[in-house]
Formats: sequence, C-alpha cells, structure tokens
Amino acid sequence: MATKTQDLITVDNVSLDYGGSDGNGSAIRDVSLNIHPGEFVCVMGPSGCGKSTLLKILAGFIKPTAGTASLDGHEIDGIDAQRGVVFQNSTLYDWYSVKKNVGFGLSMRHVARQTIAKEVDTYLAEVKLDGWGDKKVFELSGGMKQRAAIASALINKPEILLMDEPFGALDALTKNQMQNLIRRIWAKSHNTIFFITHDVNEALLLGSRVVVMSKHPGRIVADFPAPFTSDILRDKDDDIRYSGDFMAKRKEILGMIRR
Ligand SMILES: Nc1ncnc2c1ncn2[C@@H]1O[C@H](COP(=O)(O)OP(=O)(O)OP(=O)(O)O)[C@@H](O)[C@H]1O
Repeated sequence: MATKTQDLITVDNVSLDYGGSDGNGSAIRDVSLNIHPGEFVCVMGPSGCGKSTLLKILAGFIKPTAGTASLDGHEIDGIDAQRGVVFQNSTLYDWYSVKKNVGFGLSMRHVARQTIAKEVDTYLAEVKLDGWGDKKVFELSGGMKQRAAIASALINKPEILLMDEPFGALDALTKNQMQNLIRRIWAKSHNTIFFITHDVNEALLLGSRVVVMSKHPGRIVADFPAPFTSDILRDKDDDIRYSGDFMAKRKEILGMIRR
C-alpha cells in the first residue's frame, strides 16, 4: 500500500498525446502540480490549452501518455466516487426527479433507502434546493440544474471535486449566486476543489490558488495563492473585486494568457 502523502493530488510530469497523423495531438506537456487537501484551485488558460484534458486525467477518464497522476499516493486508474465531477452542462437524467438524481450514486452503492433519503435532503438543503426534490430535472432552471449536479457530486463525499466551467453557461446574476454558493460550501466543508474557468474574475473571486496554463500544448506558466476568496468570506461582500490589488492580478493573468 502506498504511503499517505501530504499532497492529496500529485501530478508528476504528465503529458497527454491524443495521437493523430498531423502531429498536433499533444494536448498537455510535462505538467507537474501538487494539490493539498482543502485547496480551491482555479485553472485558467487559452482555449484548447488542455485544461479539460488535465481534469479528465484527474477524474480517471483518460490515462496520461507519460508521467503519473495520483490521489493520496495511489495512481489514478479509472473513475471513482472519490472524485466528483461537475461539467458546464448538467449530466443529470432529465426525466428523473431531482431526489433520484442526487441519490443515484448512493443507490448504485446499495446504501440503505432511508439513509439515501436523509442524505439527499441534507445535500439539497446545502445547495438551497430544499422543496425541489420531487420536481423532474427538466423542470429546473440552468442554475438549479447546476446546484443539483453539485449536490449529486457532493453526496458521495468525494476527496476532490473536479469542476469544468460549471457556471460557464449561466447568466451573470445566477453565476454570481453560484459563486457565492460554492465558496460557502468550500469554506464550510473544507472540500478540495479543482475548478476550470475562462473567466479571470471568477478564478480570482473563488480560488485560494490560481494556476495559469500556456497555449497548446499546455504547460503550467504560473501558480500562485490568491487571497480574495478569503477576504470575501471575511467581509461578506465581494467589493474586493474593485480593489487595486485585484485589478493588478487580473491584468497580470490576462497578460500571461494573451502572450
Ligand atoms: N478526445 C480527443 N481527441 C483528440 N484531440 C482532443 C480530444 N480532446 C481534446 N483534444 C484536443 O486537445 C487539446 C486540448 O483540449 P482541451 O479540451 O483539454 O482544452 P481546454 O483548455 O479545456 O479547451 P477549452 O478552454 O476550449 O474548453 C485541443 O487541441 C483539443 O482539440
């Protein structure tokens, strides 16, 4: 058995080549990244630089062509409920009730029905969907679907939550509400979150750490702690986004991405 390490996730010199005759299949190259428990890591980079590829490796959907990715010292080898995934477009079953969707992972693991019902209620309350459990997913708004998707990932108590532009398709107001929701859940539960976004404000408003990737094939070009999400939790508002420090960091990241 592997020894328990301080890092929850270790990505060691990972490259992924999708193949193809044109030689352009290399999606990420020599990526190394360690994630500690409780970090909220936001990943940014130009379109096509390999952010989703990195997430898919962490989720266990694909294996690197070189290097290793491990969770808790164990090489990631296939999908597992230890890693919850939330995509931009909900992967819920539209014709099932919200409750059935949220409890799906537990029922697959043959958890007792009463326990599932209790847990479902807890996680629906967590994402502020109490009272909506009996609705069918197709009856929900986009923001509500994403809240249900987050509940159905969290109910499995994953060691890490992998989120691929989860709020990318939402309007500005709903997006802001969802950012507040996920920040509050993170602060309360100390979840570890790996969160891909195209939105530099979102990365700085949410991440306790921001990672920036270069253009295709992606490498990590910057990796730094971000204080703003803790400031927002302390101040209970996000006016920090108008501060000089925030603007300067924003400009710096955009400069890196455009370069
Ligand atoms: N299944 C696949 N087969 C072949 N090439 C792929 C596959 N998935 C992704 N790619 C290629 O790998 C590169 C990285 O794609 P990826 O989706 O990881 O980037 P991304 O940074 O998440 O992009 P975006 O920000 O636009 O969502 C791209 O050039 C893409 O075309």
